[in-house]
Amino acid sequence: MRLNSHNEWAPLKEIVVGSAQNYTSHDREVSFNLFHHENLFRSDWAYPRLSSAHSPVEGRQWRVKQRYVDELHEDVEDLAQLLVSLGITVHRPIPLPPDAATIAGLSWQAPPTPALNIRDNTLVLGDEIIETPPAIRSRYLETRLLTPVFQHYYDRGATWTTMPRPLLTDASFDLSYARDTSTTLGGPTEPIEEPVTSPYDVGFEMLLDGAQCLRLGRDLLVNIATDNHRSGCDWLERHLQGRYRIHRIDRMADNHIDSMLLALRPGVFLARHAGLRDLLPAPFNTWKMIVPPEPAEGNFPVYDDGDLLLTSPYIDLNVLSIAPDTVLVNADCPELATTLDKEGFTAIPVRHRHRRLFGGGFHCFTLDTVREGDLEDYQQ
Ligand SMILES: NC(=[NH2+])NCCC[C@H](N)C(=O)O
Repeated sequence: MRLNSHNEWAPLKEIVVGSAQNYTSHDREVSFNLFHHENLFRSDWAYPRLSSAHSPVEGRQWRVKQRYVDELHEDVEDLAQLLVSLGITVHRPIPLPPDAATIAGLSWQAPPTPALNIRDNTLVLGDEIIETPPAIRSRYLETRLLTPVFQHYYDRGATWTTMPRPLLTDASFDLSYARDTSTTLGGPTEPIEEPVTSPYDVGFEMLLDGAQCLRLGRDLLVNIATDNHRSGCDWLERHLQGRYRIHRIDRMADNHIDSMLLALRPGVFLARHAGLRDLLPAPFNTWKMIVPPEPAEGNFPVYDDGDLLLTSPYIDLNVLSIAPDTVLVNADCPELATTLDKEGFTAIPVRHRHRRLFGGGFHCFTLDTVREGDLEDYQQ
């Protein structure tokens, strides 16, 4: 079918499910540490204690235990199978081979990450694929693993756009959010490294992830926490002029908003807390907000100090809607399923054990490419 996805809830026909294959380590350098700063350094949320004697670091590489790598892979493959069994066409990225060569920019080198959290670096708007500029060096070529999928839709008439590619030197990043302790949700934090100068410095660059945008038909809510995001959003606004209305949301999150706020159908959000309403523009600030109970500690595997946690305990809010009344929910988060059931949704429980270790839930590691319906205006 042709690429056609305008929102987060319409009946799902086709989707891309990310690949976890060979996601064996995290590359602990400045772009990674900065992106995940809130989670890594808010020490009352995060393992490992950074002073841990058990740190599994070899050079910059932070190895993930093989058992978790295998279990993640199993859960992602099961999700893909489940979607197929529901009659949905599932596309997959090229799996990262075990011996993938190091990638490089003009001032850096990094081991590549598999195309797992594919929501992050691509934005699908109607019949257009927009590859957004990667903010983490090891993820620089991640969307290339999606080339066959994008080519498939391009061949069927989709527009395929790539936002300007950043240089990603140390000086590319606006550090103000990470350094502003009032924005780090109150926990104790650690400083991030000083930028090292490079001949390729061009100042702050445009960086904006697809997962910072919530698609509500003609309206897009875009989370802005830094100057990098602001200029990425300027590009998007100019590119989409006359087609979409962009609403900038000031610091709802450090970057991605899909464990903060998701739209389940027109008029209904799933929200981390009711206070998010104050950040929303009219008329979306009058939509109903379903706020699930606080996540229970027992919902998560018990990790060691050596296991790096990349998400908050709110990650299970990151559900995937397959229809306006049907939502895939983490099987380990029964209170969320109960909340949704009570609100009249069908919550399908799906296993995903290590969502805190690999930075994403069901919404993050999928990219819906075909949903029913046309571009609608929910302001009318
Ligand atoms: N698209 C994504 N990768 N979203 C994940 C967001 C996770 C969020 N930073 C949290 O810690 O809860």
